[in-house]
Amino acid sequence: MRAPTSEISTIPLPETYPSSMQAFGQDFVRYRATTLDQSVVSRISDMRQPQLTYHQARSMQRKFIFHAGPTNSGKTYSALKRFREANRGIYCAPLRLLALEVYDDTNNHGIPCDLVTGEDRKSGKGRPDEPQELNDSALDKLLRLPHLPKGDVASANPISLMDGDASTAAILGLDHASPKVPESIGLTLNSIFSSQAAETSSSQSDNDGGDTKATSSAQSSHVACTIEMADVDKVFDVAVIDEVQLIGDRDRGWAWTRALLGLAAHEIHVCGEPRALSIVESLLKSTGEDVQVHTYERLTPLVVAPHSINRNLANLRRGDAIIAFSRKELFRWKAEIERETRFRCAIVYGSLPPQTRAQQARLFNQPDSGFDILVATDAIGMGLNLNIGRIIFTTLQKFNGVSNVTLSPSEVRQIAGRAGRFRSKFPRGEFTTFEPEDMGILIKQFNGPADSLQAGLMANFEQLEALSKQLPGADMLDLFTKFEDLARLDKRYFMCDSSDRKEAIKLLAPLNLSFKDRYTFILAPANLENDYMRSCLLSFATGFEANRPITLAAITVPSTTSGAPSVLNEFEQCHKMLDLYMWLSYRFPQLFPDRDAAKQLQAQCAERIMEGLIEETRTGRRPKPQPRRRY
Ligand SMILES: Nc1ncnc2c1ncn2[C@@H]1O[C@H](COP(=O)(O)OP(=O)(O)OP(=O)(O)O)[C@@H](O)[C@H]1O
Repeated sequence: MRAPTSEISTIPLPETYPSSMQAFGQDFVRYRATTLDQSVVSRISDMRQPQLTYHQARSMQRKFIFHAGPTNSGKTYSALKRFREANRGIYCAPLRLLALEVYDDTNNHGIPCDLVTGEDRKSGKGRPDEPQELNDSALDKLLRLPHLPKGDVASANPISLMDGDASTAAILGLDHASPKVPESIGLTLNSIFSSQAAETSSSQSDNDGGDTKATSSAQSSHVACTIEMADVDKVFDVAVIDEVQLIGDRDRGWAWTRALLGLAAHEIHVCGEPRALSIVESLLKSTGEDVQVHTYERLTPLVVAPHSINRNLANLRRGDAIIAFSRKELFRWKAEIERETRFRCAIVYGSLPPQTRAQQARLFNQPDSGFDILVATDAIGMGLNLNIGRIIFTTLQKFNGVSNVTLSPSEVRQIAGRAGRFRSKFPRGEFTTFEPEDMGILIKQFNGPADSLQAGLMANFEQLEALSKQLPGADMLDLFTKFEDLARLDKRYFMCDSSDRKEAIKLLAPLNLSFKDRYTFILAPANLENDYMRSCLLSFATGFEANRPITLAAITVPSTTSGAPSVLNEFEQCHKMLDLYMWLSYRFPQLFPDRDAAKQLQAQCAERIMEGLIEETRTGRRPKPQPRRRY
């Protein structure tokens, strides 16, 4: 251990230290560390052997079965059969919707199965007080409603009196500019907080340090969870890791790496695209475990159509799915198709609540619903059972956050593969483009080579906390940045993008939170590119800092239905705010006590959205035709 001194300008480092460690020596002066120990820092940031973190898994010899095949080839079906046969099983899903589907299906087989996602926990036996989601019979009732007269829906709807984000904030009593300004319409953030300080301080919360440990209070033999929530401390007989190619996902890849290396199950079934096999085998070499490979062929044929749609909506037919990559484009396509053809459109996009996506899928699948065309983003690529006969790409370009890029071969195959589901009314799937000139690119990408994969990693709480002890003056942003600079990885791994977390750190910087609580808040699910969600996260954290319970008693969801996209957007945002609330309620139950109310409000939001989407079609609100924009 070295004594600090402000006179030191560079710290002599052993020659074997990597250059990043040399740079770290310079920072020593800046932080005036008192306890810096280079060898400790070097150890903390050594990510070359992440498998050593998982003691429970390392004490076992696990058996791996990799189910490799294209979409719709029965990989998950086979893995789930073993999951259900096991005495104790865990299914790790890429999406909440898939976790929910397996939860329902397993319980329907008479096997008690819990659901564990970041925002929700359900016991296998079901809870009588659970809010009812819009089910099939409610859906039927909605479809049977008489044709409503056209009207000025916007003016009838209290929340659409204001623009976009601002009006949502108003319904929810949240103020954008400052979470502490309560004035505008009576419902304010301060009225959401109860006036009494909480009896229990935040340090007594059940915060799991923002770690991903599944803390299900329920105790069924089986659990269906989202991959981030996989419990690596508990021993299972069978585990299933679905869509393992997402191990290479820029943001979430770390969760698949963690599950693969850390799940303590005697038998682990890994389902995914064949391109993930080599990285899986390579990671398991480091644990000394072998992989059996089962390869699958598609259960139904998938073929490229001989022609494009030739820009002519008259060429559409029942069971077509139109693919575009923005919400705005989807609504434009829906309006245009409903105006120019006899078809009505179901719609699926990422910001719809999961249950609404599932309901829209049911609407489309139901033969007599009248909703015979689906307009969708690539959100249909996973987690929905859809009776699609033909996929039509309106564009092969997608915005990646920086610029428009051509869809990768894997993306094209994942989306195209949704056509012709096994045992659906379309025993053969087809795919094509809207524009004739896109056909060549489509075929090229569909047949293109798969990109190789690396496995994602992320700095965990323990590593950052240990680093903070070495750098006492550093704030959390410094720690994240420093950790990434110093991290040593081998070529199989990459560090996942932490820009969202860094953005959250900056947003919450003025608040006085403990290290652990701050870390938890920065992991909370909030898209900070959205001003409203920024405001919500800041508001919740501000209430938390003041140790005042944040209740939802003052919030009401308007009953007026509108299919106007801007109004739907407000309900969607409201739903997301409640997701954030639920997520926090599982980590800080004393200060976010209204979990049941949040569930009820979410169910109401989802219902309004579903009604609005159907209303949109029924009332024939038809925006003026606009020139088609290509992305
Ligand atoms: N042997 C089978 N008997 C009955 N249904 C099956 C069988 N195999 C698969 N299916 C059904 O076929 C559909 C596709 O199967 P599954 O979801 O397992 O495919 P997958 O290869 O995992 O595809 P994806 O990667 O797209 O999820 C599902 O609806 C599944 O229930």
